[in-house]
Formats: sequence, structure tokens, C-alpha cells
Amino acid sequence: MATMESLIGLVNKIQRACTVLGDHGGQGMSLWEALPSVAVVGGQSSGKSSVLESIVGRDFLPRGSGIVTRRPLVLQLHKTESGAEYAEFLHAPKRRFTDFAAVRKEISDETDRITGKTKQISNIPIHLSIYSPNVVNLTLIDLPGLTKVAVEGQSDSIVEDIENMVRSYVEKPNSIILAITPANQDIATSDAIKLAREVDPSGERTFGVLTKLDLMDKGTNATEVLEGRAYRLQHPWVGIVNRSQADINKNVDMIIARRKEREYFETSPDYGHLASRMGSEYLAKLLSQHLELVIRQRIPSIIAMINKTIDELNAELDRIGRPIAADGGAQLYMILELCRAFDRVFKEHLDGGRPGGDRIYGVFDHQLPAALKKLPFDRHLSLKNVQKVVTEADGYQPHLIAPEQGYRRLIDGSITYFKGPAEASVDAVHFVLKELVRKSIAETEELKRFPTLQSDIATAANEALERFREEGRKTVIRLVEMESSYLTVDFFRKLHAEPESKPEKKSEKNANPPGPNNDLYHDHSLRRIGWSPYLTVDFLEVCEKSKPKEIRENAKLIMILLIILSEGLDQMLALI
Ligand SMILES: Nc1nc2c(ncn2[C@@H]2O[C@H](COP(=O)(O)OP(=O)(O)OP(=O)(O)O)[C@@H](O)[C@H]2O)c(=O)[nH]1
Repeated sequence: MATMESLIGLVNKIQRACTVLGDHGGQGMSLWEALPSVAVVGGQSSGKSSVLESIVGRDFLPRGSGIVTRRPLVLQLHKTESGAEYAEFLHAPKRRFTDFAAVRKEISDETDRITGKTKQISNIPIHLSIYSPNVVNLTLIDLPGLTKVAVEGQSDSIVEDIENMVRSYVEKPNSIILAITPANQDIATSDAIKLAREVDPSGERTFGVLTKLDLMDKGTNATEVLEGRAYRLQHPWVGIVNRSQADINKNVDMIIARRKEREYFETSPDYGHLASRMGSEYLAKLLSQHLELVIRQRIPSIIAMINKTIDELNAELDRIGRPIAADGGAQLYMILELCRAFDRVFKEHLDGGRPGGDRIYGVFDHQLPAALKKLPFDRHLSLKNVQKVVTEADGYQPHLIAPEQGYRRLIDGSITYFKGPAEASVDAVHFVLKELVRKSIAETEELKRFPTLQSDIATAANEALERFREEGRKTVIRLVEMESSYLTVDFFRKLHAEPESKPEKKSEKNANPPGPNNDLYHDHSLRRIGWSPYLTVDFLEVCEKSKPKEIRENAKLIMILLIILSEGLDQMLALI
């Protein structure tokens, strides 16, 4: 029993949690709807509030003429071992009410807070918990009384609105219906029974309660109904005698009223034989036992539903992201984790696994060689220009054996052409990397919920790339300058060890081949000088179309500057 009582307590807690989270039934599948609860239904002034107060043993509900209950009141009763009775509202959790007159006022005020002081209704429930040694664990929902006509100050739709609200509570399969009918009214005209029959035709969730037995006309009694002969339900009918209006006015104590009620049944000639199954105390126990039974039956489906909801929420959390820690250290750690996630994706683009890195290879493999091929070496190394450069380099003292200064200037001038394509390669790689940063940010799942961090990472990465571009540019230019500014002795030796016969053979039309002391600026000599830059440039690669035929034959002697340049660019890439 103790276990079952704590189970009802647990269901109470879940119900409160549902309300805090805004789940008080309504559209779709909700946990609130899966939990069993007792809804009190009846016509206006049928005695609903009186029944609730009798069950609680306290006088705490607003009273008055007309429509008093305008919002559902979820009343959770918690049995305590001993101590003072007190009440707590969910909307005012820090306030503990020991004065039940103040509870009544708070219910009125809280009703007005949502509906205003009008006679309108609202389906947002008020949650009230009562802790007392005189109650059984039970959750009851007091609902507005069903009416037939709208009174002054009410909209025409009020009758329908109340019925719809009450219906929305009682039509749920987990709702236990406490159908209140005054005994001095014909059962056939009972609003509560009419609605209960509609939503629960088999009567298995309906508990019939007859109030005002003491007000029946003399000579009549309700045994037909109470014995289940007039209207059969699965559960036995319970008769109740509440405080009359006169008792209320006289402030008759609820405990005394309970005792009087007990005495009424025990001494009644009509209901004496039913006394042990009558009265508000018995009704409370009956409902509590039934609630326990229902919870026991529902436990598997409630657990399944909670687990399913947990799974769904976890899946949603995974999608929208886990909560972010409040302290700075944990936040910094998280930001670093997110940056690492971005870094992983970016590396995959560069190293493979995701597309992008191949475009950088394309810059060196296609774009750079194509640009080099277009360099104007034929113009720069034309006989006319070679002569101009050599004579200018010689100045007023023509060279004796080899035009060393001329060589140097020609080679320097040729290699300087590499600067343009080399810089363009840096720009092209920079462009690809920038594009990969953009793609990587978009593809990093972890970053999806942090748009500000996304733009911060993009800004930081682009700033870094901009810096690396400048450094890369400087590095490649320095490499080109290094190549053009230092020609080794070995280079000049190779140049002169080069057999002169090959080009000379090819230049047979030169009838008078010049010797070093003959004509310094003879075509043959100049042509030979003009080859020298090609010794530093792989002309087979670079000058496919423009190179002179003779020079093509000297290919095997040529140093491959491009390779040197490529190595330099690799270093530059490593820098980026
Ligand atoms: N004599 C007698 N009077 C009763 C009994 N039950 C209720 N009353 C009186 O009937 C009137 C209405 O009772 P309530 O308990 O306020 O009825 P209600 O259904 O909650 O009314 P609304 O919330 O306005 O719909 C009050 O004056 C009660 O004192 C009863 O069993 N015997």
C-alpha cells in the first residue's frame, strides 16, 4: 500500500511537471493525457465543490451564485503522516497557505488573472496541492458547471464553451469521471450522466455520485439509483450529504459535517443498509483505490511513453545541440572543440576525403606551367634584344672572351618574368583556400546552431589567409630573385664546355663563323649568348612553340629552374 501511495505521489509530481512545461492536455499525444486523473463533472450548483471539500475535509473553494468555477482546478491531495495542513499553488510555489480562507481567495484571484473579472472561462488549469493527514492521495479536477443558458454578461457561446472544455477532460481514455447529480433532480435529466454516457458508454470510467439526498421530497428516496437499478454503471453509485447553504453560512466545520453525514446514513431507514458504501469519506477511499488500480494497469504504457518521449527529446537535442555550460572555462573548451571540428573538415578538404585539395594541385600542375609557357622569351631573347643587352652591358669596354655581364643581365631579365605567374599562383591558391574555408564552415555540423561563431571563424580564417598570401607572395618573389641574382661558376663553366659544334652545324649558312676575337656581336655569337637563359629554364616546357630549333637540341644540357621554382612554391604552400 505504501508503495502504491508513493506511486500516486509520483504521478502527482509528473502531473505538476507537465503543467510547468505547458502540457495540460489538448492537441496531440501528451504525457498529461497518459496519466490517470479524476474529473468532477456536473451541472451548476449540483454540489461539485461541496463534494471536493468533503473529500478534502476543508472549506477552501470559492462560493457564490452563478458561474464560480471558471478555470479547471487541478487539486492534488497528499497524505502526510502528521503535522499541520497546508496548501500550495503551483503558480506561487514559495507561499505556503495554512489559512484555507486565503486559499479560496487565491483561487478567485488567480482565476481573474487569466479571465478578468468577467464571467468568461479559460481552459488553463490552476494547480493546487493540499498536504494533510486527513486526505487520501488523489488528484481531482474541478471543472466549470454545465449550464443550459448564458446569463447576463456571458457570451452566447458560453454553454457550448463549457461543454467543450469539460468534454476535452472527460473524453480522454485515462480520465476517471466523477459524475455529480443532485438527488432532488430526475436522473434522466442529469447533465453529468448525459455527458459521461457519451464519452464512456460502457460506464467503466464513470463513478456516479448523488448529492443532496437530504433535500429529497419527503416520501421519496434514491435507492433505485444508489442500488444501480435506475441507471447501471460498472462502479457502484455513492450517495453524499454535503453541508447545506445554511450550514455554510453558519460556518459548520467540515469534520463535523463529515460526522453528521456518517450519522445520516447510519440512521437513515432508507439507506442504512448501504451506509458502509455511502458518504464523502468512502468516496475518497473508493477513488483512491481505483486510481491506484488504474495507475498499476497503466504503468507499462506510461513507462513506454516516457521512454519514447526521452528518445525523441534526445534525438531532438542531438539535432539542435546539447546545452551550453554557463561558466567561461567550459564555454572556451566548447568553442575550441567547435574550432577543432571545423579544422577537421578543412583538413579533409585539403588532404582528401572531401573535394578541394585537387584544385590546389591543379594550380601547380596546369595553371602555373600554362602561364610560364606564355612568357615572352622569344622577344626577350631575340638576336636584336640580345645584342642590345650585351652591348649595353659591355658599355665602352667590349668583352674579351665571354660577355659575362651580358649573360647576367639576360638571365636576370628572363627569370624576372617568372614573378608574375608565381604571384598569380599564390593568388589562385589563396582563392581556393578561401573557398574551402567557406565550404568547411557550412559543412561542419557542430557549428550549425552557432551563426555568430560561424562568421567569427570565417573572419579569423580569412584574415589568416590574407596574411599568408602576403607572406607567400614575398616568399616566391624572394625565390625568383635568389635564382636570378646568383649564377654559379659551375654554370659559366657548363656554358663554355658546351660544344659549339651543334649550333654551328645548324647554322651552316653562317659562311664565316666568328671566333671569340673575330666579331663580338656577330649573329652566331649573339644567338649563343641568347641561349644562356635557356640553360636556366627548361625551354622544352616553357617555350614549346617559340624556341629556336637549334636551342631545342641543347635541351639535355638545361638546368630546370621550374623544378627549383616548384620547390619554392611547395614551401610557400606549407607556409599557408
Ligand atoms: N442540503 C444540502 N445542500 C447541498 C448539498 N450539496 C450541495 N449543497 C448546496 O448546494 C449549493 C451548491 O453547491 P456547490 O457545491 O457550490 O455546487 P457546485 O456544483 O460546485 O456549483 P458551481 O461551482 O456554481 O457549479 C450550495 O449552497 C450547497 O450548500 C447537499 O448534499 N445537501
